[in-house]
Amino acid sequence: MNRELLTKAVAELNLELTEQQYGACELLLQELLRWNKKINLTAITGRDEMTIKHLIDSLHLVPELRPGDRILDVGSGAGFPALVLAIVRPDCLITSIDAVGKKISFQKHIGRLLKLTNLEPLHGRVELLAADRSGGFDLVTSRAFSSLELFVELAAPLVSVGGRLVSMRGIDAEQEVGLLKESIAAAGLRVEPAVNYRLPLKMGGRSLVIMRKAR
Ligand SMILES: C[S@@+](CC[C@H](N)C(=O)[O-])C[C@H]1O[C@@H](n2cnc3c(N)ncnc32)[C@H](O)[C@@H]1O
Repeated sequence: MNRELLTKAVAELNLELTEQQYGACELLLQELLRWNKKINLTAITGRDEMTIKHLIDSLHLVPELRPGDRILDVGSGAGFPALVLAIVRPDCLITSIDAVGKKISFQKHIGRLLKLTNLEPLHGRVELLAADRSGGFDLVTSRAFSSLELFVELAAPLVSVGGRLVSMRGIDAEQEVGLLKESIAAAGLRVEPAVNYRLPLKMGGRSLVIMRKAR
């Protein structure tokens, strides 16, 4: 982990991390690399790139979280953003779901190792959650999961009225949102101003597409 890059990003986001939380982030990346030698979890393995694309990118979601929020990360993969959120926001309950068992095994391993009692990793398809967790989350997020259209379709039933969907996307997301205005409204969602940001070391622009469930 590149501590200097992480510390700078934390300050820019007006966040505060304890030494224990920095240590947990470091251990997370070390374990990801260790597991990655046996099972393919991520294509991103460089020190700076992992720090930026896994940790710093995930941290951009933190300002959107409210105390006590129940969060769902859909298609969480090796645990981004879910694991980072669970480390830095012990006051929130973080559920993550992924269809691939080995990815969830990794998340469970990290949960045990770092004693993340606020983390609930689930193995399965998100479509199955609608039956018993409908309206059960204050914020549903995803990164690199699917088209915005599919995310809206699958995630809207899972968020509570007044809660938000936050899709972590590339910088060109505005166009996608424009094309989907009608389906977004039909799902009972209202689009809120997006949060646009640039990752360090020219690693690209990103956008948080935010939609609030009005009914
Ligand atoms: C490209 S990965 C992104 C992982 C992680 N969010 C990240 O940004 O590093 C997409 C993940 O979505 C999962 N996935 C795809 N369709 C799914 C579904 N219907 N339910 C649950 N997980 C799904 C895949 O198994 C995969 O791990």
